[in-house]
Amino acid sequence: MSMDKSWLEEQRRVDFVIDEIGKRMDHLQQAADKNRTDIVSIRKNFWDNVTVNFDDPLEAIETAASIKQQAEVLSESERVYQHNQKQLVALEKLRRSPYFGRIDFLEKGFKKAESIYLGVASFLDEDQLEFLVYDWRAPISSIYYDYLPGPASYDTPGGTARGTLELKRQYIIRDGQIQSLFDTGVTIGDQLLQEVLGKQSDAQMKSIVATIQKEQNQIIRNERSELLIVQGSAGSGKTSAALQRVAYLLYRYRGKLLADQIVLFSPNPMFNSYISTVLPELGEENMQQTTFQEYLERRLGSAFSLEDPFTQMEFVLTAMDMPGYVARIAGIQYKASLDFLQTIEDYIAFLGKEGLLFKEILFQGEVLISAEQIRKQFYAYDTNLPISNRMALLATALIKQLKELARDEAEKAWVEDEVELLGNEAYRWAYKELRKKKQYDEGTFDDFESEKALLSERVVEKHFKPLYECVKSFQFIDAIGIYQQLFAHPEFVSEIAVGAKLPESWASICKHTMERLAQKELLYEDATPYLYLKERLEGFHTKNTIRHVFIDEAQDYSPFQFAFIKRLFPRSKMTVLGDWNQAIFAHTAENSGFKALPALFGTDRMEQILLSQSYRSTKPIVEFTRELVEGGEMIEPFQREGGKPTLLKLEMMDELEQKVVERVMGLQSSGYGTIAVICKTANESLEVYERLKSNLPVLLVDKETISFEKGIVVIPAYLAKGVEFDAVIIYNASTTQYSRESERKLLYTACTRAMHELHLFCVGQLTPLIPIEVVGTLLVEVEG
Ligand SMILES: Nc1ncnc2c1ncn2[C@@H]1O[C@H](COP(=O)(O)OP(=O)(O)OP(=O)(O)O)[C@@H](O)[C@H]1O
Repeated sequence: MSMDKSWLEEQRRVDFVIDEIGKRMDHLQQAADKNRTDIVSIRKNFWDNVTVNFDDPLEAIETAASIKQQAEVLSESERVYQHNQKQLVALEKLRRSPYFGRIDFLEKGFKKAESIYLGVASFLDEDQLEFLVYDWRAPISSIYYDYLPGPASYDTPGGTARGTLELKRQYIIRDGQIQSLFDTGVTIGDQLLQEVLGKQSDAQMKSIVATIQKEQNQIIRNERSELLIVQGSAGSGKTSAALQRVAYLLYRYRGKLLADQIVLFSPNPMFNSYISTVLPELGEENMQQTTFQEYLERRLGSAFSLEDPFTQMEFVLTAMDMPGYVARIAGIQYKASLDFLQTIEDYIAFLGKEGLLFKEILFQGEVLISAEQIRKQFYAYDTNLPISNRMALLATALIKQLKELARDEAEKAWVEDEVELLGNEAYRWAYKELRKKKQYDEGTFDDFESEKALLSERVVEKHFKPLYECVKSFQFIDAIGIYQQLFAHPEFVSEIAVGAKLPESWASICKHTMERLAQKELLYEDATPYLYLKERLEGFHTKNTIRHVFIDEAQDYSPFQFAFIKRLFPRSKMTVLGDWNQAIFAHTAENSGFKALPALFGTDRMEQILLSQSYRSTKPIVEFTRELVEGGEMIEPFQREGGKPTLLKLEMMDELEQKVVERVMGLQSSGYGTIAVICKTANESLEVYERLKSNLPVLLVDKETISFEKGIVVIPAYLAKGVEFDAVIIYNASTTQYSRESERKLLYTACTRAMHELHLFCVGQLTPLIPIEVVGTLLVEVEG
């Protein structure tokens, strides 16, 4: 658009708003300066304003009250200061780019349309009467996302407001200057989106508030659903929608919902770093971010060597020829299922009557309370009570019993020896304690005996403390033994649970599981079932303060894991986002938890939203990648042009390295900042990295990588989940690498990471997962 009249008018308004923001900032800065001086002064003179007197109890109480009051004054000043600082940061952002959109909305019954300017935060004029900028999350702002010019409406607390959208304008404003300005007509697509998507990727994900699409807006502003399921193709903006939804919820429920009452489960730690700047960029605090594995590790501690999902993935991809492979795959799939969950529930019902295993409580190598005693005590409780309630009663009884045993222990010689070795300080303490208890009769012979008795008690308490802790944390339950018992004899499950659904290979699953548990290895597929069983026995450690749970890459979770998560967050709404075309884990091959969600959670207050438009990649890339998966014809590319993906077939492995180096260099000279060489496995990635590193400044990404960096990376496909690159090179798309049906989704996930360019290399025969007719969508390069 040329520098026409409306552009100049718009720039004038931008200047005016920036000016107002500047004034407000000056004001706030002055207040902040004064505030800071006050804080320094309160801190310096803290004790001057406090009357300190501990002479008698009454004075001491007054002193405490005076200290408290002074501390409150200080903390209030600090709170105001921090609030001002936050506002200053937000205003500084607004000053650089005060808004990105404008809608002129003529509400029914009104004569004149109102111009609404949308930005990342609201900004009112000096009199606090007129909104110079509306927060993008304000109710009226939704018109911007939901409508093209024409009839429009939005929900207000008082009902629906209807009218006509007369103008929809989008801006790019940098450092106070309008760089671009587009009017969205009924027929013109989203030009701003075109511009944004054409840019290069970054090491950090960006917010999309200026260009949120209608169907994404439905996800972001959804308030009704207890369970919101989003199935979206690769690059359709699921993660983006999830993050803007967090920002929306924090705005909508300001004062009621805090960022740490929201949890986002993400696929790996690197992804956490990739998305960590989006919310701060929107002026909000980050929610809690974790991976399911991190949660398992925290809860399971160090009793086992706990396998992570990526090691499991490596096994699935590389160990086909190893003995036990088939049994393990069958085990992975069964242990992911709701049938196995039912088997565990049946087992728990059985354990309510018999079969629980306990560990004896030992002290200094001797049995204080035997496992048999504990077992008897447990089964003496009313069998109608749930196991976890009986366990709680048992723990209380055991503590009581230990206290009694501690009294006997205090009489023993080792205690006397230890007491004698105690220093003066311990005796002074005992003296004071006895005085407090008024048991001290100065000068009598018994006083020394009383001191010794008290010190003996203290010595024993110190040694018994770990025992109390063990009991309180239910370590007297032999949880692993109980889990093992389930697999010890293949016929056991059928005996305790008539009609239990077991897979054909159950016997080999049992054998394999027993072998691994005997080596103190807890495989990834066993971790959740084991923890579930343990929690059901001890009482679930539920997270009651969490109000919203987001699960990204939800296709990677098994039905069993979802059942677990449901129990873990009983008071939380759930937003679950995934793409079953990217379900690459063996447990999700036939049994993705994502698809089982409605059955698991019930369909009341559940909503499902489908995102079919793919924004990440250019049209030619999407046209190729969607051919790789079933139902791919539903995936719509965004109209962004680019070169066709290429395929270079080579005869010899030796040539591959050289060709990849040349391609990467070419991509670099085209100005691409993030280039990924995607391999199938971690081993292949390591080998490729070793080969490339002398010619290129490459970084290797493995499961330990915690931050996403710009540059050239070598990465296994499953770790590239959720992230994106300007250009992607598939290192070797040959039959040897990708031939099994189960590898289809892996290849699809890898290819869909590309924003602007995708290049496939292949030594020998091309993978059959790319059918011959699909090769036609590629630019096949001829070597040399
Ligand atoms: N409305 C939008 N405006 C601007 N960019 C968008 C929009 N929606 C998505 N994008 C961009 O498209 C890319 C893909 O988005 P995102 O990572 O959220 O998709 P996803 O569905 O989670 O992808 P995947 O499942 O493949 O990991 C990102 O670069 C994101 O910024």
